[in-house]
Amino acid sequence: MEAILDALDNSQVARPLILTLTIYVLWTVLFASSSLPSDLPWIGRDQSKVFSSLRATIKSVSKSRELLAEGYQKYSSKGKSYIFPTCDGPREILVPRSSLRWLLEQPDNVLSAAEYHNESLGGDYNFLDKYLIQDAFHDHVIYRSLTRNLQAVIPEVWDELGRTFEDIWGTDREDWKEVPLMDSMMTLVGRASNRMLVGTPVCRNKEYLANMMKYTTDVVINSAILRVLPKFLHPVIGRMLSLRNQWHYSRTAKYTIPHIQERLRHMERKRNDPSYGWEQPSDYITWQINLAIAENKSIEMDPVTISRRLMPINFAAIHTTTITITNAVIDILSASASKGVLEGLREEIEETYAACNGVWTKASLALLVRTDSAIRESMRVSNFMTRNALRRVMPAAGVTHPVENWTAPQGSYIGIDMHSIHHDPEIYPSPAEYDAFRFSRAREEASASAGDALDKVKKTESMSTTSGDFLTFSHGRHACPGRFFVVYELKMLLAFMLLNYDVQPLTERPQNKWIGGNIVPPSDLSIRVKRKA
Ligand code: HEM
Repeated sequence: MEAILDALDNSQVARPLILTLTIYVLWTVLFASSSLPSDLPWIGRDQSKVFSSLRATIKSVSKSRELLAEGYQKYSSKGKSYIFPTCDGPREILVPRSSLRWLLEQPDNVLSAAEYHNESLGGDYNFLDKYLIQDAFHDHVIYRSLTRNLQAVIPEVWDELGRTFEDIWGTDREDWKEVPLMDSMMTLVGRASNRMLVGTPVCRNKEYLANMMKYTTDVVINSAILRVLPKFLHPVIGRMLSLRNQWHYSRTAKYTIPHIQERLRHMERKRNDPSYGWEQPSDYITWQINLAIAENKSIEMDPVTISRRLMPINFAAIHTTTITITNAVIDILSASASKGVLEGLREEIEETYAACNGVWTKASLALLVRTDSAIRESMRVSNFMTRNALRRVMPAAGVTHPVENWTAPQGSYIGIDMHSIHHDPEIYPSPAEYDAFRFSRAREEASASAGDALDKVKKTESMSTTSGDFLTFSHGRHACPGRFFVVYELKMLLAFMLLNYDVQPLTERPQNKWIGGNIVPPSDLSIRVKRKA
């Protein structure tokens, strides 16, 4: 146990996870009965031993990497499903790539993404009020409004990134400065995302941001604890844990509620008098109010409701994007000098920035194909989730796989092993290698010859494109709707960094840590930066 704790040091999730695992283990041994299909093989379970399922579960705490590799080789790659003994929640049925389409095409009342998210994130306790998650109007706002308003959001995010870089990395052109990478990325992503969500001045209010970040971390920790506790303890422990979330929310609401009230007043005046001299900002708050009016949902115009909906959206946006860009920067800085990754990116960014006269638009950002590839490749090789597209079985009679014929019971989870697909040599040659321009090479070649070839490559190889082979944003109708924003946000972040700072490469890539079934980059890594002369 000590060895595991050592290995998991630095993680805010690890220690509570280990403690609650002990309770879970007792719970599993004493009370829980497995109703998973008996005709499905398990990975990591040796049935000749006592407590074989329990042993497999414990194994997955420190051996998820090996178990997934074995499961892929023995079953997934042969078109078969198997049971993965997840250590931080119910065991999962992982289907092969050939069943992904079936998995994604099931209606929500058969295989539910929302119910999986709700259960695995402790939705009844973590998001302030069950109502907010049961009727996820904030997801609806993101689906309806974010992508169509990207053009307006781009200059705002660029401005916020520039200010944030200067605040945290400084403007010293003489001396190198050591900066904590993950913290820097968290602040950049937090401010840039909140410029899109709440606008100025709240997006850069230190108390607001600090509490929003703490809230998103609360959700990660609390949901890890709840996932391993038996359900009957949730009403008590869940409520206790949620006190911290409520506290952090109240520190954000202190700023958001007056801000939203003011927005509502301006918007109402503008509706009544179009000549009123006020420009409507394009941000989440405005989108939610406009959608609430259009759909006649007065509750969604209530400042308290809006301020609360900002919490799950921040949760969806902050950690995912922070870990993604932290990994991308590490991968780029650790790439061998002979590959010319930094130079290749700088060249592309400088030329494109000059050609668009320093004004980023959707069109000019689309020209950053190497940058796009460098991030997408990092999302492939340094993915932080290992399984994805997880769904909860809804019908009381369970759900039957159409080819393999097993039946998964109500309440069980079905998903796919994304990590092994991303590391399959038949799909990605030299899969363990970070080949920054893997996806842009073909695009650059096609753009030289232009025509149909370019269109084809453009569609398949860009960062926001999901497929059965690239699953970081998942795939199908529930694929992350924030991804189109993320593409621009992260390209601009790298562009600002490389246009304005010299950054020292890393001599070797620091290893990411496997924590159960997740893989996290080092949180204590610092890099050396200097403002360009
Ligand atoms: C690099 C950053 C991000 C990654 C890797 C990511 C990944 C994901 C994944 C894997 C899902 C689950 C899809 C499924 O269950 O099939 C998801 C869902 C979602 N994401 Fe993201 N996400 C990111 C950033 C964002 C941002 C910035 C936003 C909002 C501004 C956002 C909003 C959402 C929403 C609303 C859903 C729920 C979609 C649904 O259930 O239909 N995400 N994301």
